[in-house]
Amino acid sequence: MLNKYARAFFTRVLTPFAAFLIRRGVSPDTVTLLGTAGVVAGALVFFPRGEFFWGTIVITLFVFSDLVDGNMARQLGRTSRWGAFLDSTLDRVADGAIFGGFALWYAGNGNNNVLCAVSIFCLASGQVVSYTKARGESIGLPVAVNGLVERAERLVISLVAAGLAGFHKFGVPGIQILLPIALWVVAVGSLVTLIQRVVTVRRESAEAEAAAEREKASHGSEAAQ
Ligand SMILES: CCCCCCCC/C=C\CCCCCCCC(=O)OC[C@H](COP(=O)(O)O[C@@H]1[C@H](O)[C@H](OP(=O)(O)O)[C@@H](O)[C@H](O)[C@H]1O)OC(=O)CCCCCCC/C=C\CCCCCCCC
Ligand SMILES: Nc1ccn([C@@H]2O[C@H](COP(=O)(O)O)[C@@H](O)[C@H]2O)c(=O)n1
Ligand SMILES: [Mg+2]
Ligand SMILES: [Mg+2]
Repeated sequence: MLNKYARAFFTRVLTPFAAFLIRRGVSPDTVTLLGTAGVVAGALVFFPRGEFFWGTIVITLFVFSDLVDGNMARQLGRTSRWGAFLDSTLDRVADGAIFGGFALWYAGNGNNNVLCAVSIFCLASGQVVSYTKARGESIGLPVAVNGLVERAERLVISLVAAGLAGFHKFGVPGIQILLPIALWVVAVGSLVTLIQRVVTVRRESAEAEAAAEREKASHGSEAAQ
């Protein structure tokens, strides 16, 4: 949903910044790499120590690079298969660090095995959700579904909650409950999305096999005439 409705807005807002980076001779791949490095550092330095406010600020500063890199490539007329591969692969690295950071907190001083398991579930299910689309497309299917909770939703829900939960350290009572709620929402939403995508791939696969059978049968009858 965010990918559909918010992308146009962020494209407008970030286009001048992408143009500025191009003028400074920065390449889209550099933005992809530095953005991921910033997200990974923010997540793994701050989240395992329970510093959710500062972790979220650092991650937010870098995560928008994922919208800037493609924007730069399009302005340059240099979108490439390599760029698409690098972008998607490093998305998985960044997501692993964010949910891994939550899991490390709950496994350590956060001291909550259930929330550690929920964080690991968010990490794994998010990766599998993305894989279903990549694998489906690689076997020639359209995978014409996005589902309830795509990457943008996973990030916005968990980062907004983590950022607000971080105010607990500044004396706001009770607000830290937002992070567990968000993790449960992302976990359930990712499971629903996974089911939506698997069901779509199964239907599209059956339709493709049936179309191939019909094609074979029509060629067979043409040959017999
Ligand atoms: C004062 C402090 C208060 C603290 C409160 C917290 C405030 C900050 C909190 C959160 C900000 C989070 C922003 C998250 C932005 C996410 C942007 C992003 O990277 O989206 C990526 C997404 C997908 O891009 P791609 O097409 O490159 O990736 C594809 C995707 O990964 C597919 O995965 P799948 O969906 O299938 O699982 C892969 O299959 C595919 O391979 C891959 O290519 O981009 C979008 O969806 C575009 C829309 C982005 C919408 C962003 C909305 C941001 C909303 C709120 C921002 C609030 C900012 C506040 C800043 C405050 C700073 C102090
Ligand atoms: N280093 C890069 C990064 C991205 N691309 C191209 O942009 C597409 C992704 O667009 P986003 O707005 O989601 O970043 C990607 O599929 C590539 O075509 C690139 O060429 N080089
Ligand atoms: Mg990108
Ligand atoms: Mg990306």
